[in-house]
Amino acid sequence: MMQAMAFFNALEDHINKNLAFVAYRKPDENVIKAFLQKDKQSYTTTDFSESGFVFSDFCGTKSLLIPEANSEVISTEYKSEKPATETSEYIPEITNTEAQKQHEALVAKGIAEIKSGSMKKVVLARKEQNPTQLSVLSIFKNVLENYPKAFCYIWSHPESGIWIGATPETLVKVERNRFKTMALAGTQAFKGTIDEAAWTPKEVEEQQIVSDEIVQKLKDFKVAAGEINLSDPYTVKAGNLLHIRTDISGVLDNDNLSNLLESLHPTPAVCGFPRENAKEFILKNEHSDREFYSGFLGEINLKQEVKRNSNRRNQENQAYASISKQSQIFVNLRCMKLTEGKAEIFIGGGITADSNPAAEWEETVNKSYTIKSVLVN
Ligand SMILES: C=C(O[C@@H]1C=C(C(=O)O)C=C[C@H]1O)C(=O)O
Repeated sequence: MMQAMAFFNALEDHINKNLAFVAYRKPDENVIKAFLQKDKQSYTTTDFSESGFVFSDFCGTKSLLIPEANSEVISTEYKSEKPATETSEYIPEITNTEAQKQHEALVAKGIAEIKSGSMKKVVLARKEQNPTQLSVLSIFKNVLENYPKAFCYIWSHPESGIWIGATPETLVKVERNRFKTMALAGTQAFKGTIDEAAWTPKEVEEQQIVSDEIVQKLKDFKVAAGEINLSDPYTVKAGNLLHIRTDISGVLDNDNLSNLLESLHPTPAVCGFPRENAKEFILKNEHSDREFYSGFLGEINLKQEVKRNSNRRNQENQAYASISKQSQIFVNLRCMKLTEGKAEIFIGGGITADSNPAAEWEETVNKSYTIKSVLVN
């Protein structure tokens, strides 16, 4: 473990040398870890068999990789520098800009397509440009500060540019032969209560589509060996937003990570249902290229020491510690791409037959707040 100052200096040095790196902190953890690539080569993966950190686009055409074997791996303990700034206040921004008209027209087109019967749900996104005076590392520090429960990251690579995000959504976690995933959908602004939050039938249906389809895809691809376990849907908080979540887990039939990712990505939480029709609609009608937004990112095939018993009094149990491979991959949401003085924020929301274009616009505005707050101070 390094001192925080040395850790951030090492990231700065990599930015200046235009060398690829990723730094991240997992949900509810206090260690920030980084893979600093040592050479200028651009690595990609097609079969997800390497060990390292992967960064994949929405389309599934590019999976950049920072291989563990070609990196220096460093970590530091995160210590908060200021009191938590997460606010529960939300002030809706009802404006009538071109962006709003454009997004509402896109949503209306999506609703019409759904009503014509070719799909049940489609997730439609937009991009927003925001100026920022902060350095990328200051923005990353703000993200770490504001989102202790999210997967917070900064990814810098000559082929993708710099991306920063704080995502609430796990695509999949694999440990030995067990996997865990989640169905996350439905959005409302947090107004002080989590447990008593009420959901409309539209939001419940939207999330149910995600949950059903994840289970179906796991079965279609025959990646689950037996029964797939589902929790009851429950409300979770992410920044100033609430979502509905179902936890899904099971045992894998084999250790083919590529197959598992193909079965899951893109889920109807970021694409729609049926997948192919929704994807086609998105690629044809959205006004900007999603690039790596709503793609996925995370550790693949990292060796992990598994302790059978963490009871310190039971020292002899340490002898049973064993090594296993672990992958932990997140959906790239609540993220931005950074270029000189400018942050491009990507935000989307799920559309069903019952959606209302104005309410969908407002939902993207709510989501933009969760990430925009890190661009100042
Ligand atoms: C697409 C996004 O979020 C996804 C869509 C949600 C929704 O439609 O309500 C909720 C959570 C995420 O699964 C985004 O944040 O851009």
